[in-house]
Amino acid sequence: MSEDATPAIACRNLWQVFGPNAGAELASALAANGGDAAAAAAELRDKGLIPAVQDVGFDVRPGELFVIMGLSGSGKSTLVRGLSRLLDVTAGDVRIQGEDIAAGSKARLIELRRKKLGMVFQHFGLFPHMSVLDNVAYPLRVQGIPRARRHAKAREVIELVGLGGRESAFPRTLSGGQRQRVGIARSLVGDCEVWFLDEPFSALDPLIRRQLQDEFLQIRAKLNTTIVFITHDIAEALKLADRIAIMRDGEVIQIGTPAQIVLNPVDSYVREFARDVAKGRHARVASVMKPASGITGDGPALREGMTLDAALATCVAAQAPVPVTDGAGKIVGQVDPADLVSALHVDDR
Ligand SMILES: Nc1ncnc2c1ncn2[C@@H]1O[C@H](COP(=O)(O)OP(=O)(O)OP(=O)(O)O)[C@@H](O)[C@H]1O
Repeated sequence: MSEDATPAIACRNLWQVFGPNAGAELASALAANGGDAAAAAAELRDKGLIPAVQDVGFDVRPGELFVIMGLSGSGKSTLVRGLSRLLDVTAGDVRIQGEDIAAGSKARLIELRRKKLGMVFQHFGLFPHMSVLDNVAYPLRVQGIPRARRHAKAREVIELVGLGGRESAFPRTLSGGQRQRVGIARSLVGDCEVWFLDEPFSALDPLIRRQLQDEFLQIRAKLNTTIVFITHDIAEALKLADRIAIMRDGEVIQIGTPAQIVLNPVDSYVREFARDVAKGRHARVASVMKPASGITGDGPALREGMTLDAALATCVAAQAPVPVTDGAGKIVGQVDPADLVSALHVDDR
């Protein structure tokens, strides 16, 4: 993607304050504090209001998988509801593919939701009396798409999420992981361009969760969708994200690639998240190396015997595979920085 492409999502100075007269209270707190967001938020809290999202701004690039991570209550869900306009934010600007979503009519918003935005939540919200096929096809039915066409499309996405053959099953006969796959298929059936997922795997046991994360990455590779994914699980964030935004008490306190977050945590809060992630001191580059495929020796290079931590530090800025050399300087393989990060932070949990 070129740097100057219109962001898939752009938000600026976004605030969501819960409490009476939130808009007026926010404006007066900002004015009283010379525009200082942290001071204004503190004042609002003192008055008993809840600044759930506090002066948040970032761009999500087209096709990016952007993870929002933070502890329970840090404001992740509220932020995503603001981005998708499931709620009208107290202040700030949100643009989806350049379009100001607060400025549009209700009809335009409904159209956006149907045609561009997909959503998946932790609780699957399936219709118990409908089969898998009808659940998945439901958004197309709402759009008035004829039965044969909507079923054909639904079968396609059911296949994509690995549920082929279960089309006529009812939700109660499915496992939690299977139900979540149905939820994912349903949100994909409309060919959304911007896909919001709010803790979609949190209710699942760890093994199924990891399996779904792997499948999710495979699905993602087949789509051309921008994804905003919420989680409170650092391992999940590091495994999935192109970039991670870390939230604390309504604020986004750091945005970076998984490697940047792990190597350069902005403060002790972020460091704490990455604390129990320590395989890197022991495992060696050879464990994540793939055969060299035409890679040259320009730029940074790793050595086979390096620890994963040292390797990560060497290729923190690398966007492409990095060559691995033996003691004599001969290229013996290559390492994809993404594999390095995921080996470090997921496989040993
Ligand atoms: N409708 C509401 N009215 C009042 N306060 C709310 C409302 N919705 C959320 N909050 C508050 O806003 C803050 C952020 O909540 P939010 O649900 O966005 O956090 P979260 O990071 O998504 O948490 P979790 O991981 O537990 O879902 C919390 O203090 C919450 O109590």
